[in-house]
Amino acid sequence: MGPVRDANPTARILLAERQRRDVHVVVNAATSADGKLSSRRREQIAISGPEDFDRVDRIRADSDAVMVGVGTVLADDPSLTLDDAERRERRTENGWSPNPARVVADSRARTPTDARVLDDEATTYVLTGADAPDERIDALRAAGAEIVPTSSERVDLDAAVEQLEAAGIDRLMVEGGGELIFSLFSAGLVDELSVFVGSTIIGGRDAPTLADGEGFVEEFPALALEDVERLDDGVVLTWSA
Ligand SMILES: NC(=O)C1=CN([C@@H]2O[C@H](COP(=O)(O)OP(=O)(O)OC[C@H]3O[C@@H](n4cnc5c(N)ncnc54)[C@H](OP(=O)(O)O)[C@@H]3O)[C@@H](O)[C@H]2O)C=CC1
Ligand SMILES: Nc1nc(O)c(N)c(N[C@@H]2O[C@H](COP(=O)(O)O)[C@@H](O)[C@H]2O)n1
Repeated sequence: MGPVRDANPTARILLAERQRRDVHVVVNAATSADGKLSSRRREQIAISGPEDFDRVDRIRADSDAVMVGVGTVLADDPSLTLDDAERRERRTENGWSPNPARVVADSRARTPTDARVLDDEATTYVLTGADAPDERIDALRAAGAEIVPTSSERVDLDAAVEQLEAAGIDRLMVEGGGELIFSLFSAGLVDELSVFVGSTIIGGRDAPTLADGEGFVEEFPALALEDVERLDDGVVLTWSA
């Protein structure tokens, strides 16, 4: 624990809370040099180059599940599966599923039933809130989703992570977007953050950033810088939280 975090009582409380849970949460994303995840159009932008996408694939391969918010599903329609066939084979040899499971934080069950995260490549958990319409939940179940209900209006991430842990998920990778990442920090659930910072400027006050949500105003989660690595035309920064 670094000196800044030692001096921060909030961080100590968050650490103490986190020690009660065994799920290791790794957040990984790519930002432009000015901290944006995408443009104001919220379309998928390849900020990472081939080396970084390979690093992302490696983290996915080492994870039990890969999580995004429904905003990312609606914007990007990601598959969240492994690109590298050898990594899938290695997982199978180890007795794991070929791809990690997928997790979508989706309070109102808005994930489209034809979304790629609901294909047959992996188990998909959809975390829902108290107001998710029954017909949407039924439709997602029919499309193959495992529903993880929580009792607050927006997904209660702490309760959801506990249920994921009960389902055997010990290493959870989170890819974004900014709304979900902020909430995870707010809930004290993040153990590790790695960010590929690419050499481009996206700009735009309405473009998503690494951590959006309401933002912190007084007590800011403190991180400890663990590693700095040049990759593609950018840099990967890794912190423990
Ligand atoms: N460059 C990169 O590495 C990445 C870029 N992106 C980009 O980010 C953008 C999408 O990000 P963003 O719009 O922030 O969407 P998110 O993927 O963060 O999803 C946000 C939505 O998740 C739902 N949600 C459910 N529970 C919670 C919770 N407890 N806290 C927060 N959100 C919750 C909310 O919808 P509801 O209330 O309906 O549940 C919310 O609107 C896209 O442009 C995408 O391309 C995304 C990932 C990585
Ligand atoms: N690490 C990273 N670098 C970028 O440049 C990105 N645009 C993203 N986006 C994330 O990757 C998901 C796409 O996944 P699939 O290739 O479809 O499996 C996308 O939804 C974002 O979460 N990430």
